[in-house]
Amino acid sequence: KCRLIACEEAWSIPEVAEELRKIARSPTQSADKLLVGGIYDADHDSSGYGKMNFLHGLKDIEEQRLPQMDQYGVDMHLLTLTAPGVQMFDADTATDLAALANDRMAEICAKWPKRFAGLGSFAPHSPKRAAKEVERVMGELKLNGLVVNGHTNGDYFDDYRFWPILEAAEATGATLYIHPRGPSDTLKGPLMDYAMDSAMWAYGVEVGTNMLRMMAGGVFDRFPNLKVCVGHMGEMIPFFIWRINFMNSRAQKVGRAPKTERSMEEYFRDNFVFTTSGVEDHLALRYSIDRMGIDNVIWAIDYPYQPMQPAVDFIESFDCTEDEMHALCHGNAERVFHIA
Ligand SMILES: COc1cc(C(=O)O)cc(C(=O)O)c1
Ligand SMILES: [Mn+2]
Repeated sequence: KCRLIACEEAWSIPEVAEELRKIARSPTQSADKLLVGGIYDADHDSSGYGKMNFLHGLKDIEEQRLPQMDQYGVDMHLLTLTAPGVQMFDADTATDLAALANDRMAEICAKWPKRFAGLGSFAPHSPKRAAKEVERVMGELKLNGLVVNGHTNGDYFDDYRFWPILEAAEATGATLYIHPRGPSDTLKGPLMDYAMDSAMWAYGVEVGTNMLRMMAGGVFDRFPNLKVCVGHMGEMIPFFIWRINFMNSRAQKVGRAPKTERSMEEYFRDNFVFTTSGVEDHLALRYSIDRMGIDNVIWAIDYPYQPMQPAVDFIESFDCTEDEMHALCHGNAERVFHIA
């Protein structure tokens, strides 16, 4: 029996949920409002999210999460403060609530050290205080890495303003999980119809855009040891990496893209790992392993947005070698997220 560590497991706390409920009733035009309204203000829901009752699953540890983990043989959840995290709040509220969520997460990991590990949050729009929180998360709180949900006020991580955070992540050996959120105001346009605004399509576009801006913008020349994790089978990048590499190198040759020390494919292979969260497709998994290397692929459920049992069945029925199974189910996670 393989140790099973699921690595994109969503969680929240009542104080964050309450602030998101206020956001749901605010005049914001953010693409996240649909989802935030459905999950955190369900009695005023127009999106249909209210009917999926995600909120209980997010806040719960002992009533359903742990019993299901026992029932399906999931040894550990790596917890993340669910999207959009604290990034829709003003910088002070965001800074305070990130610290509160990190404290609560550390308590859960201390209470069940073999069952829970966690990724700490921060407020990107207060970069200096965020860098301090990164040090607290990886030092005093002994958490297992960091999570952020895509853009902050429409800016992405190629923007120098965020680099003190990336510097602290690299210095503390914290892997930064870049989780999706709804597309920024300048990206959202035609993505807002047919339920394309989130998990079906825009989430992949939003994170993929962030990843490419970081790779092409030279982030990994400045921070060569920074490690980034993304979910959802690499947010479509593994499939497209040949074309991305070809077109970026051509653009660099003609001066349309800045020169970088390594190629896009090398940055993706050297500085990224990715999880299978929400993509329970054996062919996509086999391609990703063969194309990007077994050390870069990590199993995840995406609970409570994905049900637990199908995700366990998906990985346990995957046709692979024993070494590959151990790498996917716990070996890579133990290395990347410093899990004992
Ligand atoms: C933050 O809210 C989420 C909703 C869903 C969904 O299935 O509707 C999926 C994810 C996700 O893929 O992480 C996140
Ligand atoms: Mn997720």
